Amino acid sequence: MDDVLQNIMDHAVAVAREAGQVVREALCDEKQRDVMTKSSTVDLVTQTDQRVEHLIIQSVKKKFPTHRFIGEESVAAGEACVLTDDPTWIIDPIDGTTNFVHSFPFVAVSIGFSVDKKIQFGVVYSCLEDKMFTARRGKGAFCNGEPLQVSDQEDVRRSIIATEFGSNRETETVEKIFSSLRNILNIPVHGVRGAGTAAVNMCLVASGCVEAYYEVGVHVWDVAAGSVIVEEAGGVLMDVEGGPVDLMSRRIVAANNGTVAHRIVKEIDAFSPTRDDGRDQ
Ligand SMILES: O=P(O)(O)O[C@H]1[C@H](O)[C@@H](O)[C@H](O)[C@@H](O)[C@@H]1O
Ligand SMILES: [Mg+2]
Ligand SMILES: [Mg+2]
Repeated sequence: MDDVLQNIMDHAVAVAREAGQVVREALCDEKQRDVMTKSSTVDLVTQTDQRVEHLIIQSVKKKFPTHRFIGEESVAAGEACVLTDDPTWIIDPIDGTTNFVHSFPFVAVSIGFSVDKKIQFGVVYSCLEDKMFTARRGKGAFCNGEPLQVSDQEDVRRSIIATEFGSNRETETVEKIFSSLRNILNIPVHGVRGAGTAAVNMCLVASGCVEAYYEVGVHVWDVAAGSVIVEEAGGVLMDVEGGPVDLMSRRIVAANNGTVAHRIVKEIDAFSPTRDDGRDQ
């Protein structure tokens, strides 16, 4: 299985690089950044998101015809979001579509691969920075081949925390997001940042630049690849109320260590969006 998995991962890296090239080229063509919307007027999608997801899935199907897929744009088009024990590719063709539309320079192709409902490897290609983040379970995390290690900071007051505002603008949700943000700023922490892509935020945790990232409202395709990259860089994952993380729950804390994670959890005003798999929270 070892060599088989490596072969699959090598394909994921190659196709992520190819997809990144398409995204870079599309940035120079306004038509390919024309905006359509999904769940809300600020949940954006472009033909490039759809084209890149199609490219990845077709390429994988040719080589691994029995594998299954959970892709952001396929789910938006009505496909089920179900994780089984079968080998499954979990794909976000453009993580940071809003950034892409505005040429804000953090845009990633994110690919996680799951077997037995466990993420086996993750590939995040931050394509405008040309940074290829990779991690295979038990084998470490890397950026362009260089090993990654989370920060060793234990004191949240000396930390940078990353988060995002998401695309839900219902008053109650916005209130909760700001309540968490206010609590965290008031700890006080050194700073709060957000790259505009969950996958890149998680890679920043893995790289040791920020101590923790949290968000409520993300989807499994935003965080599947990043989850194994964070863990393989020595970090921890948690639910926003401190329990074990569930990638379908749309709630995540990714941190350099348990001390920082638990401290952040205390300040998060948690809520429960509809799960990706439609099950009850
Ligand atoms: O929709 P994309 O750009 O794939 O993913 C983004 C989410 O939509 C947004 O809600 C979230 O805040 C952001 O972190 C994520 O990457
Ligand atoms: Mg995304
Ligand atoms: Mg996306």
